[in-house]
Amino acid sequence: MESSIDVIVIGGGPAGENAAGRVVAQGLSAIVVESELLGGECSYWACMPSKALIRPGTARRAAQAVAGAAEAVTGRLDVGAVLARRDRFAANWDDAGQVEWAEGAGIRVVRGKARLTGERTVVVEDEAGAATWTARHAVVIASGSVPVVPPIDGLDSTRYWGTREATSAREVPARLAVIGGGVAGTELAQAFGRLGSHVTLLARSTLLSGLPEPAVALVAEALEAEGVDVRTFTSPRRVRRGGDRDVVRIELDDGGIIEAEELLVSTGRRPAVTELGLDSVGFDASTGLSVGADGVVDGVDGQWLYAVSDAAGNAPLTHQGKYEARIVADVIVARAAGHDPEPAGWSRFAATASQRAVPQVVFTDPEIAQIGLTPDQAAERGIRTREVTHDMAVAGAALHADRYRGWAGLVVDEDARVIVGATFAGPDVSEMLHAATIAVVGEVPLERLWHAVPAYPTISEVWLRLLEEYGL
Ligand SMILES: Cc1cc2nc3c(=O)[nH]c(=O)nc-3n(C[C@H](O)[C@H](O)[C@H](O)COP(=O)(O)OP(=O)(O)OC[C@H]3O[C@@H](n4cnc5c(N)ncnc54)[C@H](O)[C@@H]3O)c2cc1C
Ligand SMILES: NC(=O)c1ccc[n+]([C@@H]2O[C@H](COP(=O)([O-])OP(=O)(O)OC[C@H]3O[C@@H](n4cnc5c(N)ncnc54)[C@H](O)[C@@H]3O)[C@@H](O)[C@H]2O)c1
Repeated sequence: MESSIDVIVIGGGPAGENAAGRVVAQGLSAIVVESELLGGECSYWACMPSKALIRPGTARRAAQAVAGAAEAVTGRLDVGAVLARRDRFAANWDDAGQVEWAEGAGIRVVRGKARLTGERTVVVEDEAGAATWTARHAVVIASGSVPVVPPIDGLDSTRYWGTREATSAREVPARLAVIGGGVAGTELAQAFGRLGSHVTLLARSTLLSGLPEPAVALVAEALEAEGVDVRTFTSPRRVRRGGDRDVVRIELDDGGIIEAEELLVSTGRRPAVTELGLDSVGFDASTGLSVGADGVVDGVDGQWLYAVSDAAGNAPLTHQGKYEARIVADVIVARAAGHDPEPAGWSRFAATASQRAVPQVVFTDPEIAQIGLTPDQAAERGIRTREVTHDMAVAGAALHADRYRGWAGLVVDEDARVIVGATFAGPDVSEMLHAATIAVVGEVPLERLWHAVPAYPTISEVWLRLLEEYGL
């Protein structure tokens, strides 16, 4: 069977769905090819179920941090109820609702595994056979990412959890060992600890490396205070599972040994591009893709091949992938109408924010919310910065939770006198992030920011303290 369509989107995760939805809303036709569940990793095995596992523990702690409310919240988490709520947020791993949305939006959903076989040509294979599709205007790669498995002796012959198994777990193991102190490992270590596991978290360097040290320290202290055994600068040397109790035994490079009923390996992800037939269009997929600001894959003539989100090697975050998808969709629609839009910075045809204004929340408790450049990243780009920091010692924080502990930092471009980065750490700071995102994206001059008055008494009053600290 052979068919043609305006746009072929490979991968029906959040990025692929958004790319297809936006080109269709502007009059083009599109298929989304999905080999597993429409909605992608985020909906069923990543963002949604992981946050659903975390949230009950955070809500309980929030109540326990306020005298008067604390007395009313004395029990443990109800594991069955937490897992049942998680199941609902993962739509019980059934994508019927997503398919209904897509079809209602005019997107055609094609089940199967997609592979490029030449310019604008994609073959989709499923159990029933193969179909060839030709794209009149564009092919968008939105195939997401896959876990990186570290070369640890014995791991390949050991049964273990990846983030998929952890986020869809049906039981809480008595002991859980976690390899990888990145965002996924740290969030899930705390979630399972609060659900009752005795957790050991192994990080080969610091926890949450790349984020400001005072912010990370607050998270590490909280984990340790609630019983998570955090071991930084520690790597596993050998892993074995066995014995009567089917226990995992992890030998560490410092000579230590850890035993656990379950092992979670969360050591990063890489773009899922090696099985896309990229060689058919002259690409060596092993080196990964790079894209321009308009999402066009570098090195491909004719502006027909685009890539977004995790697959493009950009910041592996759902909101950023969806943003890139919106940009790419508008570029495709403009080109289909015969225009050649200039991907000028901050225009609707350039994913400028992906280069310098990526917001991210680490949903531990306390949370870390970060946007934009760190001082080191700014220095690499030749930006002269000054960092101002402040503890979250404001009335709003003290009212929010007894003994509230938090930290905030701004990275100021000294020449432009605008904020290029910001970090907030503390309980419930994630909702403070968008104010900083607007300040960074809007390049709001400090002198104008001085007039953005934070309401009293909110945690946002730390903005005022930071600007005073800067000298305003
Ligand atoms: C544990 C965990 C928690 C996370 N939490 C957050 C969070 O809180 N917030 C956040 O912003 N990000 C989070 N992320 C990251 C987020 O999940 C990804 O950035 C996001 O899913 C990327 O979306 P995507 O559409 O690019 O890819 P995906 O969601 O991976 O979707 C890609 C889809 O493409 C399909 N596909 C791949 N190849 C083919 C092919 N050849 N043919 C057909 N279909 C194909 C796959 O089956 C998949 O459905 C988390 C990640 C993990 C692992
Ligand atoms: N809240 C969120 O937005 C959220 C939550 C989870 C995941 N994510 C995204 O998903 C992606 C994947 O998450 P992740 O935590 O797996 O990746 P990550 O890149 O954040 O962390 C991976 C960690 O594993 C460590 N590691 C790598 N190889 C190792 C080895 N051989 N031995 C020991 N440690 C090793 C790294 O040093 C790093 O600390 C992230 O990039 C993140 O952007 C986002």
